[in-house]
Amino acid sequence: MKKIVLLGYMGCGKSTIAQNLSKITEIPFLDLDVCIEKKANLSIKEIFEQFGEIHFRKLEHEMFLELLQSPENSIIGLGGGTPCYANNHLLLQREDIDSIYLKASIDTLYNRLVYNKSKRPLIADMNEEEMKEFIAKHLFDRSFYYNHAQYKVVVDNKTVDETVEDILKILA
Ligand SMILES: Nc1ncnc2c1ncn2[C@@H]1O[C@H](COP(=O)(O)OP(=O)(O)O)[C@@H](O)[C@H]1O
Ligand SMILES: O=C(O)C1=C[C@@H](OP(=O)(O)O)[C@@H](O)[C@H](O)C1
Ligand SMILES: [Mg+2]
Repeated sequence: MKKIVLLGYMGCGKSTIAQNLSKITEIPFLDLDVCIEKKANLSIKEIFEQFGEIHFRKLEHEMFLELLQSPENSIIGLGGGTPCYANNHLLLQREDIDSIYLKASIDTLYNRLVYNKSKRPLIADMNEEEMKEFIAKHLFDRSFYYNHAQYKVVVDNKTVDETVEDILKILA
């Protein structure tokens, strides 16, 4: 059974696009972060605060494997860091997966994240200037891993529906 896996930096739209793609394709959608939160019975923020990032990365890897093991078709929205730890990027190339990198520019990411940072522990306490510099450097570091996706969709200046359309074309 095939899985559609969406990846990319925080704010590129993985959760939003996965949900909308699910409505059109009628393939069930799973958000990796939400699955981790349900299993731990804690928010991502609480997991970071109480157990630290390294523990979160362990839970994230285990949940990614668990979702990939299930026999059903699904659309999986990863967390922004998922491909960058525990060799998760190598899982993106499996034959039973269509992995899609939602590629966004620093400006797009900054504009979307600046008012949506509170639930994202890596950037929650940064001011605007720090955030812009952090996103630029972090995206550069992470691009190596994101580029292991089988497909890439540029999301800048596109509506949710336009991005969903681009993904449907790739999957057709
Ligand atoms: N064209 C667009 N595509 C996707 N998200 C968009 C778009 N325009 C604005 N947004 C907003 O950007 C944010 C993307 O966040 P989210 O879907 O949680 O991304 P991720 O899961 O990649 O961190 C949401 O608040 C969403 O409403
Ligand atoms: O980039 C990251 O390392 C993270 C991204 C988040 O997911 P989103 O990309 O959905 O915000 C979430 O998994 C956690 O806060 C860590
Ligand atoms: Mg998300």
